[in-house]
Amino acid sequence: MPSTARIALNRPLRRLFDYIVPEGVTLTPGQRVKIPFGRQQAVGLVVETEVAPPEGISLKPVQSVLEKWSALPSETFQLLSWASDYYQHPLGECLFTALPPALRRGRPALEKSEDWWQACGNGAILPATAHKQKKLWDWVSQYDQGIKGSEIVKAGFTRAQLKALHDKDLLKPATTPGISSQSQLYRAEVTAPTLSPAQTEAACQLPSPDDGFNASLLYGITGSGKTEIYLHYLKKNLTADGQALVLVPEINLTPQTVARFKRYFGERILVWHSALNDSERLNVWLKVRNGEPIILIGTRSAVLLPFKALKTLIVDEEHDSSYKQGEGFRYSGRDVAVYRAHLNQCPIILGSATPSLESYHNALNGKYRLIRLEERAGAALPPSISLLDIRSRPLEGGLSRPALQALQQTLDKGNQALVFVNRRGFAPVMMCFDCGHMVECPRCDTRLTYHRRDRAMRCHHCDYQTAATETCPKCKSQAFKPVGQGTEQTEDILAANFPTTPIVRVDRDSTQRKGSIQTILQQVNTGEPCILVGTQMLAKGHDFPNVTLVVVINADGGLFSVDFRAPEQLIQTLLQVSGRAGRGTKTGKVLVQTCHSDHPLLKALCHGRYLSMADQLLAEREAGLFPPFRAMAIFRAEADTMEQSLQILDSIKRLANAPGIEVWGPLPALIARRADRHRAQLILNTDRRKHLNSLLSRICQTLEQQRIPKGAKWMIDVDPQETG
Ligand SMILES: Nc1ncnc2c1ncn2[C@@H]1O[C@H](COP(=O)(O)OP(=O)(O)OP(=O)(O)O)[C@@H](O)[C@H]1O
Ligand SMILES: [Zn+2]
Repeated sequence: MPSTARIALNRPLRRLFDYIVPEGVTLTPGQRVKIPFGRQQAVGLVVETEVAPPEGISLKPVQSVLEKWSALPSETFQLLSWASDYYQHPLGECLFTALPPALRRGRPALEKSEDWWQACGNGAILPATAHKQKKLWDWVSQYDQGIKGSEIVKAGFTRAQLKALHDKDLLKPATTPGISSQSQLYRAEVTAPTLSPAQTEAACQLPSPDDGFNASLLYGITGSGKTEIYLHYLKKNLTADGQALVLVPEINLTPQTVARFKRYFGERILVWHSALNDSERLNVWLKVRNGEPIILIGTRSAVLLPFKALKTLIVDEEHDSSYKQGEGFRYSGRDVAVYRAHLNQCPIILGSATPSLESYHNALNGKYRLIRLEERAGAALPPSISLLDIRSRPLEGGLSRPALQALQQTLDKGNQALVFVNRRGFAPVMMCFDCGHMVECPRCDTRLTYHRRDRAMRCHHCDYQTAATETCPKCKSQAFKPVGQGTEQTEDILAANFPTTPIVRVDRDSTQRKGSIQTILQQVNTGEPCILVGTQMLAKGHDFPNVTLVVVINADGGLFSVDFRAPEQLIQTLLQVSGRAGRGTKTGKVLVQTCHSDHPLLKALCHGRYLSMADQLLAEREAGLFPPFRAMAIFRAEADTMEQSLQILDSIKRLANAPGIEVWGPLPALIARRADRHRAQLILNTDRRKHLNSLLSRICQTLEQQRIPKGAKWMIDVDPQETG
C-alpha cells in the first residue's frame, strides 16, 4: 500500500492536505514538494509522513520533490508549529514565512550569483552616436576585476546598454570574486574593544553557551555600551562553526550598528531585512540553512529562518513594538526568539535601556536574569531631563521661547541639537476658523494631515490624499489654517530662526528613498553644528556624539490614552529620545515641553530611573488585571457595516463563554472606520494562559466553518500590542 503524506500550503486555511507518496520516494517534514491543487499546481511543505489515508477519498500523488533535503530542519519546524498554535495562525502560512519568496514560488534552492562584467575589446570602435555605450565601456574598464551588473545599473546605465556592449563583444561576463563559504575567511579584522569596569561586570554575568537555555535581560541605560557588550560576548563565546542571530527593530535606521559589527566580524556578518531583493534573500537563506558560521543581523522575521547551527540569540531594543507583526501572522519576534533559544538550549540576551514590562516582569519573577548597567560608557554622563511648562506660553512651530534659546546656546557652543516631534507632515489637521470645519478622510474616521511640501492633505491610515486648498472647502472662507505641529512646520520655524544652521529632517517622508537615511545622517556625522528634527525614527539607537540638547515638542500625547500600554510606550519613547543627548564627552540636556508638568509620570521621567517607573507601571497593570499579569487576546472584525462586524464578534463572544475567561466588548475600534471598513473588537482576558490557548483553538476552528457576510473578515491577535 502506498504511503500518505500530509502537506501544508501557503494559504490561510486551518487544515492540511493528504497526498500519496510516489513509490521509491521518502519524505521528511519540512521538505518542499510540488502537488496538484484544484486545477493548479502548488508548492507544499511536508508536515507528516506515514499518515493513515482518509477512507473513501481517492488521493492524488505528490507530483515532484523539489529537493532531497528538508527546507525546515526539525528545530525550525517545531518552532513554527509552536508559533502557529500559540498565535492561532494557520500552520501553512506560518511554515511558509520561513522561506524566501523565491522558494515559496517553487524556484530551485540554488544560490543566485550576481552577474559580473569586465570590459574587453576596444571601445574606440564604437560610433560617435553611441556615446552612452562608450561611456559605459570606459566606466567598466576602470574595474580590472570586473563589476556587478547591479552596480552598473546603480551608476545610471541601463541593462539594454549593457546587453548592446555584450553583443558587440565589448563586455564579457566576469568570474565572481564573491564570498567564499569557508569559515577561515571569517576572521575578525579588529580586536574587541576594552570594556569599562561597569561593562565588564555586566558582561561577566552573561551566561556561558554551555549553560544551555538561559535568558538574560540586559538593562543598560542609553549610551551604556550594550552593543559593545554584544560584540564582546560573541567574540568570546561564539565558536568558529556557530551561528548567531542579532535581532534589531529596524536596520535601515541604524546603519551604524551593522557597520560596528562588520568592523569586528567582517564577512561573517550578514543582514536580513525588508529592503533585500529576492535573490539576496535566497542567498542569505541558503547560508543560514546550510549552517554556515554567520552572524545574522536581522529584523523580526529573521527569527523564523531555518538556522542549522544557532548558538546564540541577541534581541536589541527588546521593548520595541516593531517586533510584533501587526497583520497576518501576528507573532512577536522577541517572544519567538526566547522560545527558540529554549528549544535550542542556547543563551539569549534581551537588551534595552527601557525594557518592556513583560520582560522586566519575567526578570523580577526569576525567569530571566536581570543584569544592570547604569553607567554610560566612556566619559559620558546621563543627560539631565527637565520639564518645560508651556501652558499660556506663545509657541512658534510648537517651540517655546526657552526652547529656542536653549537651541541657540547649543549651536553657539558648536554642538548639535535634536527636536522631537510626534507627527510627520506640516500639521495634523486643517481647520476653518470661520465655520469650524476640519478636513476629514472620506474613507476613515480620521482627519487629514497637511503636507505642505507636496501641497497635499493625506490620510495616515489609508492611502487617500487630495490637493491642499487655501480656502475652506465648506464655506470658502480664507480663514483656513493648519492646527497643531508636524515635522515640516517645526523644520520651517527652525530654518527661520537659525538661518545659517543646517536643519536635518528625519521622518518617513524624508527617508522614503532606500538608503537615504545614511545620506541624511552624513550631515550629522560630520559633527558640525546642526539641528535634527524628526519623529520616533530619531529615538532609535542612534549614536550622535555631538548632540547635547534634545527638545521634546509635546510629551502629552500618550498621557491620557485609553490603551493600557500607552504610558509604558510614552516613557520608553521619551527616555530613548532623551538618550540621544550627551553621548560623547559633553553633558546632555533634555527639555520636555508639556501642559501637564505635575503629571506623576512626567515628574518621574526627570529622575530618569526607568526601573522604578516600570515598578510603578507594573503595579498599575496588576491592579487593572492587565498583561503581563494576565494573558490577553483580541478578536477583531471588519466588514462593510459596523453591524456585521459586531455580529461576528457577538457570535465569538458566545463561543468564548467559559469559566475564568473575561470577555470585554464587542466595541467599535478606536478608529471605527478605516479605508471604508467598519472595525470592531472583542477582548479576552484571563489568568489561565493554557486554558485560553485551547479555547482560542476551538473558537478559530469553529469560526472557519461558519459563514460570515461577504467581504467581512475576522482576525485573532494573541498578546496584542495595540488594543485601541
Ligand atoms: N568601553 C568603552 N569605552 C569607550 N567608549 C565606549 C565603550 N563602550 C561603548 N563606547 C561608546 O559609547 C557609545 C554608546 O555605546 P552603544 O551605542 O553601544 O550604547 P547602547 O547601550 O547600545 O546605547 P542605546 O541603548 O542608547 O542605543 C558609542 O559611541 C560607543 O562606541
Ligand atoms: Zn483614510
